[in-house]
This record gives sequence, C-alpha cells and structure tokens, in this order.
Amino acid sequence: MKTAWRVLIGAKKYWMQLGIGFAGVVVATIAGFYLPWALRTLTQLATEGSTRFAAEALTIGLLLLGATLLQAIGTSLAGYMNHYAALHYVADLRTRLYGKYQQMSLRYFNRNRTGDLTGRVVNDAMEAEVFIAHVIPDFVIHVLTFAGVGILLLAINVKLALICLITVPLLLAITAWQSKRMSPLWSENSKVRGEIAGKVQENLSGIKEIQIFNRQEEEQGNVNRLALKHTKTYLRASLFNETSAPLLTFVTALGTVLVVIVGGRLIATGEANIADIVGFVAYLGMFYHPVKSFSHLVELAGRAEAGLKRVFDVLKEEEDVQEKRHAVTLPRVKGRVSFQNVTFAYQDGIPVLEQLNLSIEPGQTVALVGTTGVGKTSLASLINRFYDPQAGSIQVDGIDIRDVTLASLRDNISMVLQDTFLFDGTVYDNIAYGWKGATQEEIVSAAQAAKAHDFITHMEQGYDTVIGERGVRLSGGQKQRLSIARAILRNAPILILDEATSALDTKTEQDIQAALEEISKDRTTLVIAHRLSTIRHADRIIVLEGTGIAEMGTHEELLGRCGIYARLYATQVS
Ligand SMILES: Nc1ncnc2c1ncn2[C@@H]1O[C@H](COP(=O)(O)OP(=O)(O)OP(=O)(O)O)[C@@H](O)[C@H]1O
Repeated sequence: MKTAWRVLIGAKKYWMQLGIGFAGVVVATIAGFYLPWALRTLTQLATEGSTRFAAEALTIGLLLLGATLLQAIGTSLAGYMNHYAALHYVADLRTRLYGKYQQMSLRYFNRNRTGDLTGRVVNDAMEAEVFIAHVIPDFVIHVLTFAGVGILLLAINVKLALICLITVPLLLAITAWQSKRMSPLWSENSKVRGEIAGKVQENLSGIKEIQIFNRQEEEQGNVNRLALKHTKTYLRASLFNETSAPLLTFVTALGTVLVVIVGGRLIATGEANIADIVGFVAYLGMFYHPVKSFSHLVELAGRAEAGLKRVFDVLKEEEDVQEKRHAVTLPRVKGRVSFQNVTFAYQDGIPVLEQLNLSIEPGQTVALVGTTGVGKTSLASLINRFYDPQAGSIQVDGIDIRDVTLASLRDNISMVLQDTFLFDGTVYDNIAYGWKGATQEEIVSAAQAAKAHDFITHMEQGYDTVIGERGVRLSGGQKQRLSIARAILRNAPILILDEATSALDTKTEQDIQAALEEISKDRTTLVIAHRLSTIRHADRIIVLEGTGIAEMGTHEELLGRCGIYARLYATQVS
C-alpha cells in the first residue's frame, strides 16, 4: 500500500491521464453490471408471461449493446491512459535513478556491482508499470465490483445477499495470510535477479581473463547456480500461490452452494422467485471474482513492490560526497592545493593516509612516489572529491573544497587516470569529451600535443573512426594518448597525471613527456609515476610510506639524502 501511494505521488505529473484512466475503469465496470440484470429481467418477463415480451427483449438487447460498447470504450481508454502514465513514470524513474548514480561517490560503486545497479534501472524500474497500469486499476475494478454487485445483490434479495457474505471473511483471511508469506519470497527473488545481472556483467567485463585462465566452465557453473537459485525462489513463491489458489476456489464454491440451497428454500416459501435466483447466480461469479482475484493482485503487487523497493532504496541512499546547500562556484583558480591533517580510509580502522599535510604552490609540478598500494592514487582522488577524507581538509586557493560546487571544482581539474576509459564513439567525440564546446582546431591541436594526431590520421576514417566499447579497437598506448589529449583539451589549472604514460614505449613516452612538461608549466601538476626517470624534473618529489609522507625534496636533494627515494632510484637505474 505504501509503495502504491509512493508511486501515485511520484506520478503526479500524469494525474490527468490517470484521472481519465480512472473514469474509463469506472464506466467499464459499471457497464459490466448490466448483463446479469438483463438476464434477470428477461427471466422475470418470461415467467410472468408478458404479452410485450418481444418488444421488451428488443429494448433490453439494445441496452445491452450500449452497455457493451461503453465497456469496450472504457476498457481501452483506461488501458491506454494508464499505460501512458505508467510508461512515462518508468522513464522518469530510470532517469532519476541514473541521475542518482551520477551523484554517488566511488565508495558506493566499490560497494555495489555494476550489473546489479544496471538491473535496477532496466528491470526493477519497470515494475512501476505493473503497479500503475495493472495493480492500481485492478484494485479499483475489484473494489467497485464488490461494492456495486453487493448493492445489487442486496436489492434482489437481502437474505441471500447476507448468506453469500459468510465466506468473504474467510476468503480475505486466506488472501492476507498469502500476502504476508509471499512478500519476502518476492524480495528474495528480486535480489537473486540482481545477483545474476551483477555476475553476468562482471564476467562480460572480465571475459579476457576468463579465457586466459580457462575458467569458462567454472564461470558457467557460477551463472548456472545463480540461475537455479532464481528458479528455486520463484518456484517457492509460485508453489505457495498455486496451493492457495484452489483453497480460494473451494471457499468461493462453498458460497455458491449455500446460495443454491438457501435460494431453493426461499423459492419454496415464496420469499424469492426464479428470476431472482437466476440474477443472483449470474451476479455471484462477479461478486466473488474480486475477492478471489485479490490473491493474484496481491501476488502481482508483491512482486512489483519488491522490485520497486530496490529502486527506492537507491533513491533514498545518502550521497557520502555531498554538495553543501549553499555551495559556491569556484572560479578558475591559480592552483594552490593544500592538504591539512588529512586522514583517509576506505574501511574503518584501516587508514590509507593519516594526518597528512601537504602544500603545492600554483604552477608547481609535484611528483608522488612510493611502493605500490601506499596511497598515491587515493591522495590524488581526494582533490576532486572522488572521496571525502574522514578528517582534515583539502583546500584549493585557500577555499575548502567542500564549500564549493562539485561541478566548479571539477572544472578546475584535469585528470589522466591509470585505467583509461573511452566511450564507444568516434576518436573525435572521445577527445571532445574533455571540454564541451571545443572547436575542431582545438581538438586536433590537443591530439597533436598528445602525440596522437599521426596514428589517428592513419586510421581508416581518421578522427571519425569508431573505437568500440571501452576503446577495444585501440592499443593500450593509443588509448592513453587519447586520454592525454582529452586532458590537454580541458585546459584546467590543476592537472593530475596518474601513471599517464605507463602504457607507452620509451620513445613515445619521451615525446609525450616533453609535451606534458610544456603544458604543466603554467599549471599545478601532480604526477604519479613508478618510472622515476619521468619525474626527475619535478619541482618537488614526495615519497609516501606507511600512511604519510616519508621524504620530500627535489630529485637531487633526495638522492643526496640516501633514503627511500635514493634506494628506489638506484634499483631502477641499475
Ligand atoms: N576502492 C577501494 N576500496 C578499498 N580499498 C582500496 C580501494 N582502492 C584502493 N584501496 C586500498 O588503499 C590502498 C592505497 O591504494 P592506492 O590505489 O591509493 O595506492 P597506490 O599507491 O596508488 O598504488 P599503485 O602504485 O599500485 O597504483 C591500498 O592498500 C589499496 O588496497
């Protein structure tokens, strides 16, 4: 019920269509009441031996035709309008869900599987259609039919009407019990569906590894296990439904039996006539139908509710990297970046950085070095708020980055990441992704600076070549060069290069290094590199160890200190 309200309130924009749909449902349901009434009237006229039977029958026939027409028009109008509202609401829900994903921090994506999150947008959001176009209209039809037919039965014969009410509490009790038992089964079912989506998505992303390590059989087994788990949970719900359905049919039949027995006695005592009983029995099916179908409706609602809960769970999730209510726009900065007593951990109790202090002046190039896993990427990720630190603050030009809008902060930062991600579009579009509204000349000159122009022009369709999902049709080095071009195009005052040239051969790396040094001249640059030869000319080199800074200085100063850096350097040059 709560979900139905939530969906109805959420679909406010479509209340007009829902109103028309509602009117259609009401008209069609009421028009449907006429057939048994017509039967009763005809029987009455026949048993009374009316002389105008043929003329009366014609009138009743014409009225029946009108009622049937109204029923058809009402049903199709309601069907279209309810679907119109439902499908538009699904589209809104999918867009909102995707929008929410875009606001979430990386921490959220580390916690959840991509396939599961995709499943919520593709499958679970669609359950709103079931709610709006099926569950709610059916509920209205059932309530209207039950109440309307109930009144008609009372009008025909009060005693008989009360008799057929006897079984209703029992039918409702069975339905309520069924609904209580089914709800967790459907939740489990939706969860397993999400697990299947997550597993398949993960395996498709890692298809190379599966083939390299010959794990096809094992992975197929894993997917099969999940598929069977889904079958089992679905079957459990289905079994429960299938066993309670005959029980409902039996109790309904009991009501009809009572009406036949008591109806016979009432005819014998003259309290009812044949026409009443004919009308009564014809209405009885309509009267019990809503109560009987209520269980199917409960099943449908339960299934839809379980899916929608997974959608609403995401929508109500709090973003851990939040923009303040009155966050200001950060203008183009000079590029001073400072970390003050920053403590950061992915998991409670396992700090990656502790009480870290660091200040980078505008235009400086600072290199971060340290053993693998020490926290270099994590430190860089804090600057554009992929994550927020648990303690301390990070400032850009003296302004706490939590006080400014995320968009304006990120507009000031250009990043080339360790794993380059390219979209399935053209080379041109992928570079242009770096800056909205870049001109063709700017894109080409960024590609030239990133030493990508030559290989691009040698491709079949040059800048218009489609590079495939994640840039699969490019080599690692080519991808990296496109991503550097994208960053150059962005022309932001702060540049972060995280292993930006690791996939390049030495010659190309040297060429790009020169270009990167050129563009980093007038901007603050943070370089993370394992190959120490590439950061020799940095203004400052910071060596991370444990959870903080162990050494800091220029290349020469650090070599002279004969510490960690000197040892690392010695192992690389030897
Ligand atoms: N998303 C994550 N969730 C949990 N722990 C993480 C996550 N990313 C990194 N870590 C952990 O945090 C620590 C620092 O990782 P980080 O990637 O910052 O190191 P790094 O110095 O950049 O390593 P590398 O040189 O190998 O790229 C590591 O112990 C790593 O296992």
